[in-house]
Amino acid sequence: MRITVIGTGYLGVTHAACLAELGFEVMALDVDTEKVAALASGRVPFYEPGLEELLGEQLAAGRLAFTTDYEELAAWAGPGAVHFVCVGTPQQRGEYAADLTYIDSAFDSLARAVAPHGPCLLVGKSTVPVGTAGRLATRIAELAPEAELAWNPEFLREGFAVQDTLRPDRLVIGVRSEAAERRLREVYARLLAAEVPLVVTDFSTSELVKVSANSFLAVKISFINAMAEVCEAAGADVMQLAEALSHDPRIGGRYLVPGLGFGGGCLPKDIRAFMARAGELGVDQALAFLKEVDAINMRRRARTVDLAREQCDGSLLGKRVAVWGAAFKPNSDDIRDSPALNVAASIHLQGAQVTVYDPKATDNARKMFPTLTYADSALEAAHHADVILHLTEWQEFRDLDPAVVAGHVRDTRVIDSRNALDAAKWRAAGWTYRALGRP
Ligand SMILES: NC(=O)c1ccc[n+]([C@@H]2O[C@H](COP(=O)([O-])OP(=O)(O)OC[C@H]3O[C@@H](n4cnc5c(N)ncnc54)[C@H](O)[C@@H]3O)[C@@H](O)[C@H]2O)c1
Ligand SMILES: O=c1ccn([C@@H]2O[C@H](COP(=O)(O)OP(=O)(O)O[C@H]3O[C@H](CO)[C@@H](O)[C@H](O)[C@H]3O)[C@@H](O)[C@H]2O)c(=O)[nH]1
Repeated sequence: MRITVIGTGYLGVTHAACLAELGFEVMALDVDTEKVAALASGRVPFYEPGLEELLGEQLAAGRLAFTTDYEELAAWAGPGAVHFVCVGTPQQRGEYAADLTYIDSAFDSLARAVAPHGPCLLVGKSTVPVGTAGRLATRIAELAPEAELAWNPEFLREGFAVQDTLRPDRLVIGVRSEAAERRLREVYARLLAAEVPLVVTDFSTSELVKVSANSFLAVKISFINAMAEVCEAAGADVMQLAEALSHDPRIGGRYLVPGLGFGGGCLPKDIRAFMARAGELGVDQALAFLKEVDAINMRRRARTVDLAREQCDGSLLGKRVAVWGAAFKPNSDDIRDSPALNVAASIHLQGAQVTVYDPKATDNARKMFPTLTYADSALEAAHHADVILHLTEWQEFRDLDPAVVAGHVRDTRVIDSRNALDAAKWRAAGWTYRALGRP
């Protein structure tokens, strides 16, 4: 069986390389010619641990190829192929709803290209509003009557993309026929043999599983950040509170780390698109709580800016601020809706000179926020700083010796918005250590 993957972003490249690793012949396509050229030469144009090595192995084994041409891809794949669509579904500019232009265009191009090549299975992996698959199935039936659609949402986390793809918590497939289910069982045979749970359902449920999973994760993070707000007001310690909660197996400790909150290309836009879709379905009240989840999350960014101002004696004007971290989370260079850069930009707007350092995301950050200053190391960013903001919890920052850092700054003040530095160690080295939700 030949497999193709449409869209070679964070999700698509990982999916293509992992399917090749599972033994399939795979061809991946993107409309971005530079991205395709980089991938074909063995370079992943973003940072994802282990992915470039896997890509190199699969290219060398001859199991993986890249193209920008839908006709070439469809002819190569032939009848009986499985085509996965992994293109972006970002938030619409100025709206909560998802922008479906890329997914509509990708399915249109794919359906037209596969139509002359006999029966095949088209599989959506992108995160979409409930109802999208049903709408696309009608369109595909017009353009490529022998092609069938299935939906197979993806749950990988950036930073763990390869391991999450090869050893997922579960597989979810939305299908309309036993033939489509059988085909996807063949694709995932090795994972199923390893007892990965499989949920076989309809289109709508499969679409909803994805957005409800991300909503639940967002709820957990905002819950603990709401507790952090209360802890700040009451003089309590949210880290100890979270630890105590985590011992209750009904609650658990994962996604309960308080701090600057969630960002990235998924959680923020997915809960907003979910609210927009619920509105269209006439059940906006059911998801009204997600608005509060979003608001709690955004208040953590504002609180960090306020704390920085407080630490700078009430005004950021003319102050030198070191920002450690630009990616939305460690082990990634993704800066989509990055809380760290959001805070850095706000502080810059209040008149501070902001110097940002991130181990992997500096190039991306520089393109998006060219007016900020960028450093090549954490210590260079800290040079003559009035305050250091720790905004993305890379291991590199935890490993720094606060006594050494103290030799570079103007004032020994640090704000640990990720609650990830060793507070006792920094205080022992003479620093004024402040964190969100802790005394
Ligand atoms: N990033 C993740 O960790 C992750 C995890 C699970 C699900 N998802 C979902 O997967 C989808 C893709 O996310 P991503 O992070 O990989 O996005 P991305 O922006 O990194 O990649 C999307 C790719 O699609 C390409 N593309 C756009 N239109 C196209 C077309 N018509 N034909 C071919 N290629 C086209 C773009 O050039 C880009 O390379 C989204 O719906 C997202 O919500 C992402
Ligand atoms: O306790 C926590 C856990 C996470 N975060 C933040 O939450 C965001 C999201 O983190 P994570 O879930 O690890 O990253 P993503 O790669 O965005 O993955 C999420 O979004 C993907 C795209 O939909 C899904 O596939 C994944 O299952 C889902 O975890 C990041 O900004 C983290 O800093 C916290 O603030 N506290």
